[in-house]
Amino acid sequence: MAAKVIDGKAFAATVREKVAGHVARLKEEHGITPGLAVVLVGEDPASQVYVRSKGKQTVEVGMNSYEHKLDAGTSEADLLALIDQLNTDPAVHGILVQLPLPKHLNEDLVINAIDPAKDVDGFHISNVGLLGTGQKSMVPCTPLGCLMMLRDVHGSLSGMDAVVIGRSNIVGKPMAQLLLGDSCTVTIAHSRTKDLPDVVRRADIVVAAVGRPQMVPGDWIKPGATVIDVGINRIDAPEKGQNEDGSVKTRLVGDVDYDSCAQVAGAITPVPGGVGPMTIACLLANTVTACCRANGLPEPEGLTA
Ligand SMILES: Nc1nc(=O)c2c([nH]1)NC[C@@H]1CN(c3ccc(C(=O)N[C@@H](CCC(=O)O)C(=O)O)cc3)C=[N+]21
Repeated sequence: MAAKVIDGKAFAATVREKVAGHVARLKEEHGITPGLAVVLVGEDPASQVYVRSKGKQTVEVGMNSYEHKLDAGTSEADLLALIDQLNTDPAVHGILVQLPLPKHLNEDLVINAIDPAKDVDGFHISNVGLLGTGQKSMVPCTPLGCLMMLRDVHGSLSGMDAVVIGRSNIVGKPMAQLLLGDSCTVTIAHSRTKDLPDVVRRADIVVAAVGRPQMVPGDWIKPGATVIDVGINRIDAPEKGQNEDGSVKTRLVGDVDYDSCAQVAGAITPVPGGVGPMTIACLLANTVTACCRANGLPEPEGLTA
């Protein structure tokens, strides 16, 4: 039996439609336009692509987008001054500082300088603590998108065995918190986990977020399990031939070996077109949520954890 393919691209479009509806209502009924500020330090090409796509989608759902591009040598003091300015700007409801930052900048320090109420990435220590204690917080976009897809596939996740592969602050740890919040039995596995294949074989839900291309083969997957692939890895694809400059063509793959996993899983997210588009949609959702909270309005339904 081939797995059901979870169409993250289509799902993200429905999330954006909901966001657009909330934005329209905020404008009409309250005269408020949600605003998202994105700060990019340096010229990393992949980051530039991501920031551009995000800015475009922000405007498409009717929100204001403020892009701040700083050069790679920007001092910590200058970056902190910009964050301060965005923190106090009433037109800005969400702030995202694109990661990774250049090495001379302290990421923890910079992230924790963001007003937690505007921290649409959910990376501020106070949001991490709120999530960990089951209190209302800003939830990291990628795990939130994964949770939305899992709830869509299963309805209730209560009692399911979930294995998260990867322990990053950005995906693995908050994903585990969200699954726990939905009453899964959660295991966080990582590079030092003993008998990783056997651990993964127990899972009804597998979330792969390790950043290693095609690491999870189909024979680690329990038949019928749901596989969420967070990985976005660019690998050489000599079968596609060469670029005009003679370099080898590449393609995107996830952290799971899609072809073998899709033969065993009950449902699976593809790469591209799975988790990635949901991440950006959830960033927009978080911005609307932040805007509603800032104005003492009810939470937008269906867009929060
Ligand atoms: N503060 C911060 N927050 C982030 O959320 C953040 C970040 N920094 N730094 C970089 C990563 C990366 N990231 C992606 C989001 C969507 C796609 C996405 O939509 N990918 C498409 C494919 C894109 C392609 O074709 O290259 C897909 O999976 O279908 C990819 C990558 C967010 N990040």
